Amino acid sequence: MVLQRITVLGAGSWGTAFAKVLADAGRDVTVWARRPEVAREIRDEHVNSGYLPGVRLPDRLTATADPAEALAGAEAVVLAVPSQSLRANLTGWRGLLPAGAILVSLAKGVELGTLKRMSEVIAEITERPEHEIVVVSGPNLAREIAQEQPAAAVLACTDHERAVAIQHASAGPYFRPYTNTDVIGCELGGACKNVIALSCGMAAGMGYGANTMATLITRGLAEMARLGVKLGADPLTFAGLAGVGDLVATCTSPLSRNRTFGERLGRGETLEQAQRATGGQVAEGVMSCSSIRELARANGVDMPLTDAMHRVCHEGADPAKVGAELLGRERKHEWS
Ligand SMILES: NC(=O)C1=CN([C@@H]2O[C@H](COP(=O)(O)OP(=O)(O)OC[C@H]3O[C@@H](n4cnc5c(N)ncnc54)[C@H](OP(=O)(O)O)[C@@H]3O)[C@@H](O)[C@H]2O)C=CC1
Ligand SMILES: O=C(CO)COP(=O)(O)O
Repeated sequence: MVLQRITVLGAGSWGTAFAKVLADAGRDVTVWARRPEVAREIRDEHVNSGYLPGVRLPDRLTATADPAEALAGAEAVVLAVPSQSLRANLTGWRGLLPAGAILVSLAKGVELGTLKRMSEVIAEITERPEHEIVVVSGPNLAREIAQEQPAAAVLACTDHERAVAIQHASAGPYFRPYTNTDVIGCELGGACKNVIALSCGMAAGMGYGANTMATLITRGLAEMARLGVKLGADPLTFAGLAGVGDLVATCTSPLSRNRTFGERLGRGETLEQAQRATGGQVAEGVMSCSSIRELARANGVDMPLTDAMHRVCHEGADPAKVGAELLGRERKHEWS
């Protein structure tokens, strides 16, 4: 399967950076931007100054604010809008999706209310089987990739051929995609690490150092793997790019919006203050801490860090008090 014409729906940081990856790999790429001025800037000036200032976009990448124009003739369609808006956006685009186009999900979240992973939402709205959907995950901070810093990603699809098609379409000198068939593990890894990154940011905001970060990353990995295995994921996935890889990148980088958001909360800012400072960019963990907590509870899985982040973000709990409660939990074996 050789793909040439690819559409990216969403012109935020990762949508634009992934469009650049595809164009640099030789694909003809059209980006849909919600705001016409963003589409015009990408198309005419080859920049997206709001999301990726200073990055020149390839000439073969174009953009439009008209979804019908963006989708005409697409052989693959990359969905690059925030998780909680995917259902509404996709419902509007459903009738425009070319038959047979591979659907690719960049979003890292779990839907509030339905508790569905993004590929489940896509399958439901488009009435396509899940094996037609490829999930992109891994340590992929958009700005670094847009600057062509080397990185690897994982492309997960139960149909290996479709994952390989996207692998061929995106592989290049600075982007190395691996395939995987564990969609559940890759999606849960991507969603859960945002919540753990919030906790790491919060700890940093409270002045804590490397031991605390390593503890949160490791115990975060333990709780996401517990949930994943309960829901049918391969435990090995959490040792890979979509697990520990993405956790390390997101929990330690000042470029991460989730980590930065948590840092603000740790310094004493309210949720509203932190949201204003994030300037409209999405910190998925703020919503996903609630949906993942619900998912864990529904499946009898213990996720104390996720629960703690929900309480800080949505119940007004004090980060210091929540931290003390985590340390005071009943003592147990590392793997129980
Ligand atoms: N940024 C990154 O480094 C990475 C992000 N991801 C994931 O990719 C997904 C997309 O992220 P990213 O591109 O970074 O997001 P951004 O916040 O940077 O951009 C979101 C994009 O979606 C558009 N959009 C369309 N509908 C909505 C809506 N209802 N509400 C908000 N925005 C909307 C925005 O338009 P407008 O500009 O008009 O608001 C914007 O183009 C997320 O799930 C994220 O977790 C995954 C890997 C890396
Ligand atoms: O998913 C990401 C890196 O892999 C991006 O993380 P943030 O959304 O926290 O910036």
